[in-house]
Amino acid sequence: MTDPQQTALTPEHMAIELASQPEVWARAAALTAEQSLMPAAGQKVAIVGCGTSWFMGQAYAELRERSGQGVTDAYAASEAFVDRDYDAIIALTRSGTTSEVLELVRAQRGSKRIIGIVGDVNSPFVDDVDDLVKLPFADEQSVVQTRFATTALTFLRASLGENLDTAIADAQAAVDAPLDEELLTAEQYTFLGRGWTVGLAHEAGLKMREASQSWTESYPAMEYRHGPIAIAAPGRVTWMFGEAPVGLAADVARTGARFETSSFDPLADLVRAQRVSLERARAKGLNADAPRNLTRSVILSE
Ligand SMILES: O=P(O)(O)OC[C@H]1O[C@](O)(CO)[C@@H](O)[C@@H]1O
Repeated sequence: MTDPQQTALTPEHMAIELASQPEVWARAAALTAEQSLMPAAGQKVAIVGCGTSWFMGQAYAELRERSGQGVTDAYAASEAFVDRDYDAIIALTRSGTTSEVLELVRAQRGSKRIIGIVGDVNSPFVDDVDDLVKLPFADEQSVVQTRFATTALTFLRASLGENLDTAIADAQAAVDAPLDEELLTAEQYTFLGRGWTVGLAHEAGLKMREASQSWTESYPAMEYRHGPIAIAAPGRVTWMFGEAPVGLAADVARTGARFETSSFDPLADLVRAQRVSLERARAKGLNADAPRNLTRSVILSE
């Protein structure tokens, strides 16, 4: 029987939003006035969000701290130690209605500078922050986030002084690249990252679960051989975002699993994982825009 939740939305917003990423990233990378709202170098920063937004925060935290701009910690909004001596909190939310994010910013307002990054500029969140970066051109109709998350991270990378031209060109190549049958039909996927790409690995795993109900796992790459490699087997995929640690590809090959990686900017490689999620949803007859048990914004009551 067809699940009404799975057929409620047409057309396929995820497909359209996913394919628009190169163009939308370019817009975000050009927001120089908004970049100046971000915390100054040397400031101690916490970035918070839920689900996808938390994982983008993890990527940013690593990039900012590693670039020498100051201590930067990423937290799930529900588990955030923001009472520490942070100079600023960055709250990342597409909807601006996610309950844990709203609770956190309302509790912290007045004690620390709060910078919001939001997709829905009509949400209540916009009045709860001190400074606001608006990304309405990246907002989405699909419940499953693709371009808002990656566009926010593109904006954050640009704010750290990164040139995103290669990432944007790679994203277009990732949108256009053929995906082979073996990659689309694997039994299981483990996503790995190092440094800032650990957040991308967690996001790829979440995307695949949300959109296509697939079995996925995700880890920092150096943790993988401390147990999780036991899952690797023929017909399964181990997917590394960015440069792999020495010996990892050979260790995975010995298990019979496919070792997947690319020379694309890792954020562009995430676009390929989004496409695999979409194709697997299609193959299972699922509407990727409307995942089982998930809403566009998760609003929890006490
Ligand atoms: O960015 P927002 O709107 O706070 O929402 C985050 C939510 O988005 C999702 O990607 C889809 O609902 C979930 O990961 C998460 O609960």
